[in-house]
Amino acid sequence: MIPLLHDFADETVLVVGGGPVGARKARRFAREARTVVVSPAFADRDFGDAELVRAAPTPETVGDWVARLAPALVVAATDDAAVNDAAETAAREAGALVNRADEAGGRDADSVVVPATVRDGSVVAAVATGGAAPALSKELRRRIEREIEGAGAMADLVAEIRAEQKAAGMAATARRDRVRAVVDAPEVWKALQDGVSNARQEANRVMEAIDD
Ligand SMILES: C[C@@]1(CC(=O)O)C2=NC(=C\c3[nH]c(c(CCC(=O)O)c3CC(=O)O)Cc3[nH]c(c(CC(=O)O)c3CCC(=O)O)/C=C3\N/C(=C\2)[C@@H](CCC(=O)O)[C@]3(C)CC(=O)O)/[C@H]1CCC(=O)O
Ligand SMILES: NC(=O)c1ccc[n+]([C@@H]2O[C@H](COP(=O)([O-])OP(=O)(O)OC[C@H]3O[C@@H](n4cnc5c(N)ncnc54)[C@H](O)[C@@H]3O)[C@@H](O)[C@H]2O)c1
Repeated sequence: MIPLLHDFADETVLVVGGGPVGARKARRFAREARTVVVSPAFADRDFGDAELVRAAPTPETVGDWVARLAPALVVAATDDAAVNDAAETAAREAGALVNRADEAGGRDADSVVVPATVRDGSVVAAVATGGAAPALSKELRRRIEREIEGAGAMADLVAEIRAEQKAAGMAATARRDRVRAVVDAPEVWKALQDGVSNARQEANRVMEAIDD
């Protein structure tokens, strides 16, 4: 499987099943998409900004929810394999993506796996194990969380530098050398992590050193 990034803004995600797994996926997708969770029970779990609809679709009726909501993605997260099967089939027929919480990774076209994800600003890192060991994905995500601190601020800084250099008409190879030196420089990372406003000055020093 090859990881890709998918923009769910202005899309709908349908989560069928409101247990701990449905809640986790709903919280995740509701940050970006209109997310609807259909389930007979929700306990007092946190579903983020998702809309909760109390219903228990059967294998015969789950397709009606897919038709009504026209989701870009259907998450099958009930503990009833027949309902999950029917949700998967309906999603496929409607041309939507499908995520099965009860299978060790999708093999069919349109199947997607939800990786463990770390974010810092516009930077995102995702870990998956081909469905082999989700607990390992979680552990590695925790380790990467510590590594990635400050990466969002670094991305913002580099974006600013790239825009200026492009506007100034600097050649692509010269821009590449400067940007690589900046992201590699411990003093720039340190300035960003300390929240000090002189990160740009540190970056300028690093870039000037290339010309020497
Ligand atoms: C990464 C993460 C994202 C998320 O879900 O948000 C995620 N699972 C997480 C945690 C986790 N899941 C499970 C445990 C208990 C330990 C264990 O069983 O290993 C733990 C750990 C815990 O809970 O501590 C059990 C489990 N998971 C799946 C099955 C079914 C099966 O294997 O057949 C079963 C057995 C159910 C049973 O036996 O009844 C299936 C999938 N789980 C996936 C993703 C996809 C593959 C990702 C990959 O390739 O690694 C995939 C294929 C489908 C999908 O869900 O997309 C999230 C960590 C979030 C984070 O904290 O960062
Ligand atoms: N992907 C993962 O990380 C992961 C982790 C643990 C378990 N699982 C698998 O995912 C499934 C869901 O996990 P869980 O821990 O949330 O299970 P759970 O049994 O706690 O929750 C299932 C939810 O589905 C709802 N439900 C039952 N019938 C329904 C129907 N007809 N329509 C809509 N909702 C219905 C229930 O009310 C409940 O809220 C499990 O069957 C398990 O195989 C996946």
